[in-house]
Amino acid sequence: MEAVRASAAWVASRSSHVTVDLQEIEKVVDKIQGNVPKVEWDFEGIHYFDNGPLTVQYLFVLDALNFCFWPDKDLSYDHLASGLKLALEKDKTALDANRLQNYTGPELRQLLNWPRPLPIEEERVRLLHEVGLELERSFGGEAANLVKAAGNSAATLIELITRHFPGFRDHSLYKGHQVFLYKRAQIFVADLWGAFKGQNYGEFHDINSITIFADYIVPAVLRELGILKYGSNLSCSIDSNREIVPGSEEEVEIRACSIYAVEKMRDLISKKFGKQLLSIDIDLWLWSCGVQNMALSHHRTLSIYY
Ligand SMILES: Nc1nc2c(c(CN[C@H]3C=C[C@H](O)[C@@H]3O)cn2[C@@H]2O[C@H](COP(=O)(O)O)[C@@H](O)[C@H]2O)c(=O)[nH]1
Repeated sequence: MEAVRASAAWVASRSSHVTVDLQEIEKVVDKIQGNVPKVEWDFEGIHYFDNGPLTVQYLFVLDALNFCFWPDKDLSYDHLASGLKLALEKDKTALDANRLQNYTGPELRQLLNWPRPLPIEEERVRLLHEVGLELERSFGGEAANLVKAAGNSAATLIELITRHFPGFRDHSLYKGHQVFLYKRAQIFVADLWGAFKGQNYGEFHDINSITIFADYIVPAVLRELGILKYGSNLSCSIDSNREIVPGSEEEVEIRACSIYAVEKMRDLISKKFGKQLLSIDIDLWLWSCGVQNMALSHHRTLSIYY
């Protein structure tokens, strides 16, 4: 996504709370000799997959709700992915567009087999309704039709998603400029690509245009690697689990600098080792390292975007 890449670079060039350390990027690239460890999509074995349109519906609903797990220390992305999978296996109509429009908070909890209110539950329910309503209105109720309408272009699919579904418009303002981060829209494309192995609903001729998905795990891994450096106030807030205000300079810098740093890493691997990597592959490697490191402290922002 050119808009994501360009606005992330714009923020990184003016950033004051977060710095991208280019020398550390070079050290990491040299250490791995340009070979990013290959991590299989669904390495956890938690996602629904039947090689057809229901998988697309599942992934779209999954990514509509793929945000903010940390306020409940026992909840993680795995619960969402496997909860929706089990729900679909029990009832193939559970994610039909007309059903999505009617879920209540307690019903969503029941669907996910989660015993207490989910973080920002009212927003999760509202976003489910939005997805159901717009799928029905513009795409015959099926996320598969949304994907078909993009004609195998990742950039077009992201444009369609953000045009039709306001909940996916992951924008921010930074020093008066609009910054595009599009975490959940991009991750949906990556999930299609990974699940369908670049075929069928997962075939995109411009998959290399996707950046990493600026969540709260990847920045923490980049910081641990020494690639992102935080100023002392920000470091202190993160290490003491103080919340970072959504839309604050700190929050936008953390997310944008993460995107920028990985794009720099990708460029350097290409220049030094002649390898053309996808940001998606670097993301999955970094993210999988992050979720396996329980001691990692990450920034905490209440947000529907990630
Ligand atoms: N950058 C990036 N962020 C990702 C994912 C994924 C899952 N991707 C699936 C695709 C294939 C794999 O097999 C994965 O299962 C979730 N997240 C984010 O992490 C956070 C959740 O963390 P915790 O609270 O510890 O569960 C939350 O912001 C969530 O939105 C990713 O791939 N990249």
